[in-house]
Amino acid sequence: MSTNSGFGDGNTLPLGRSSGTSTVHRGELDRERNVSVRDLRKSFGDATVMNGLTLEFEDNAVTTVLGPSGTGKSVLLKHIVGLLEPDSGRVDVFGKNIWSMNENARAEMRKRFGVLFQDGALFGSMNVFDNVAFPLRKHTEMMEEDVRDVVWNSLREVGLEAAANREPGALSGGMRKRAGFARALVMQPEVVMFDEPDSGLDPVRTSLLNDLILQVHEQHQGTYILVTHDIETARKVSDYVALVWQGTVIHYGPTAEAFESDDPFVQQFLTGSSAGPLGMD
Ligand SMILES: Nc1ncnc2c1ncn2[C@@H]1O[C@H](COP(=O)(O)OP(=O)(O)OP(=O)(O)O)[C@@H](O)[C@H]1O
Repeated sequence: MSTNSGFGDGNTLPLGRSSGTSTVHRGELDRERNVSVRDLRKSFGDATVMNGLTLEFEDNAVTTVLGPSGTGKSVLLKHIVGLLEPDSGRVDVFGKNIWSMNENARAEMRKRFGVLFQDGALFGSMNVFDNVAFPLRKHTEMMEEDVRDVVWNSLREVGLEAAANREPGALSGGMRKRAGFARALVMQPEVVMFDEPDSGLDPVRTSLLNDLILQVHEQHQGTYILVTHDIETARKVSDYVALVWQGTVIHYGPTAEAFESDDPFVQQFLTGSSAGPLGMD
């Protein structure tokens, strides 16, 4: 089992989705990252969910968190955004331990995050335009004219201009996710987290959403953290793959390396095989 939740031993690392063409140098990796999780432990009653999880997310890269159901992926995201407090260990965001801040500082920190929940988490009573405008109207002093410019840009980016006046109930699942993505982007977040963006989408819409994620990341950069069960999504959009099992990271590294790994855990998970060390528990 490989347990490299940091980086390999070489001086340079391949970067860039499965093609891996460019490199980052060791010196650049030693600085404080936007999101780092160290020895995170969390139990709910008798059930240990985070069991010493350590993971330093690479800035300006897309990292996919994969792992069997119930293994703690969503719990990890909730810790990163400060919705859950660790029993022990720490979550540092933008260089600060988020549980050494007061609630106001945590709320400020969250403004630098964009979070895309499974269903887009849109307000049912507001049309798409107002949903996307909501964070700007709530969290900034921006003039309404400027809000409108930002929202139209964001809707254009996700291809939803024509649906601006529709309410979420009148959208398809894929459109709801794109609307949620547009709303996650309007505050120009430095960290964007996606909890199963592909859930409930057919393969074509999943693929289109993946293209959109890549396109937007290419343009805006940022630390993207994506939880998914879809191996093809991981292969297509990620620079790095983290494989979580039983509350720890059992593999972390560049995407191509994960898909070429001969580690039996990694292989079994990435091929979806029933034969191998991973069982039902
Ligand atoms: N607030 C909570 N109280 C009690 N148990 C919880 C709570 N949140 C999560 N859990 C438990 O923690 C475990 C991990 O849940 P989590 O949702 O993180 O799994 P996951 O890896 O995201 O699963 P899936 O891939 O199926 O979505 C589950 O057993 C879940 O029941």
